[in-house]
Amino acid sequence: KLYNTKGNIINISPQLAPNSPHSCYKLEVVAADCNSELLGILHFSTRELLGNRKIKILCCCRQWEDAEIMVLLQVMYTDLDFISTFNIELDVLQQFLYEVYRRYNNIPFHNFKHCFCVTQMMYGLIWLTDLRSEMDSIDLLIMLTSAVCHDLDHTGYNNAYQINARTELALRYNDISPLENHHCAVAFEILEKTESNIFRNLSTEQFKRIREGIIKCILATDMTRHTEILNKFKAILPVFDFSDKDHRDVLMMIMIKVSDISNEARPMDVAEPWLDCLLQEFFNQSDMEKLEGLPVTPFMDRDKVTKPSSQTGFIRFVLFPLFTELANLFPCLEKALDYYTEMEKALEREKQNWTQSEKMVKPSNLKEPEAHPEPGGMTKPVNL
Ligand SMILES: Nc1nc2c(ncn2[C@@H]2O[C@@H]3COP(=O)(O)O[C@H]3[C@H]2O)c(=O)[nH]1
Ligand SMILES: [Zn+2]
Repeated sequence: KLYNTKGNIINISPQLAPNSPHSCYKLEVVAADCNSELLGILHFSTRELLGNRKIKILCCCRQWEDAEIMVLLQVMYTDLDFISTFNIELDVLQQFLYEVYRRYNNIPFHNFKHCFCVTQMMYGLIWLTDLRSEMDSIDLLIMLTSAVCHDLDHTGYNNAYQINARTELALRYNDISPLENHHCAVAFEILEKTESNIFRNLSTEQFKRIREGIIKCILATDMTRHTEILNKFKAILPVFDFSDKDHRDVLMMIMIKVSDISNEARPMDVAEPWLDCLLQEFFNQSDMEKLEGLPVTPFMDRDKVTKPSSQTGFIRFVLFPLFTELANLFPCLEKALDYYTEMEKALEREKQNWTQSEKMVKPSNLKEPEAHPEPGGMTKPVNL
């Protein structure tokens, strides 16, 4: 149930059918109580409301209260039939989501709203690719729950920092994906408690399979494994077989990776504030690295990175190739791919404009910013 700011209940019936790469689902408002306040909260446009009354929830979750986000996450579990299929009690699901919410930190980027965005993208992709006809409910439950839990208790400092600063996490996990191991361990800590264990009515065998799947998915979000996982996917693509567990496992890893880095697939007015948050977190880290005399992560250095330099390389070398491969498996994603292609062209134009204006204002002895996150945190010159 959703409430408007006056405390009135708004009945919303979920409707499936994502219809673009950046709208995950539509909701139909069935209550008469749609006043302008509600429109404000939900970001509805009046035209959409007065039209066929099918409302597209925009991907911007910044206006949403955390409690509303928890309701939306709950709707996703209901909508994918997990509640009935796995006999999940609503209060347990709510408790689970609340614990998840509590274990995300109040940091610029890797916070609860990021968790929601990634989960929303996963949910949207599941419908968009009609994955329900190819994979069983357990796999889908693994994918959605992994998205929900994938950055639990992120501190805002990446693995390179953890390792260089010899943090407790790096020590505990011997420098092997310290953060992702931690996110996953926190997830299972939450699931250890009966009152928040959404899998408590499953058999031991089912739980085992889910645990294995979630661990695989969350560990796959470590970007130092990007090339390894992408190459695995490319290798099996020509013979991809949904009945082969190994193939499904790789696809699940690709799906969570795509969801994790898909902010740029959202409308510009949504994507850009997210980039600001990411850069803020990056800059905080590099400031700390400088302060502590640790190696400074180049793509996080406020003296080297600009918004365009950060995004052009990331989209071209990381996001685009990943999405292209996924679209090879799901031709229905081609439309979305066109969207990225257009974005690439726009970026190229933007970069040219930017370089020209830089030339006009920049003294010639200043070097071009060259840093951007590469898989594994390496940097590569942007060659446009
Ligand atoms: N430059 C850039 N990096 C991103 C973007 N989205 C995600 N990333 C990076 O990809 C990483 C995925 O894993 P993390 O969440 O640990 O940290 C994320 C960022 O470092 C983006 O839009 N731009
Ligand atoms: Zn993430």
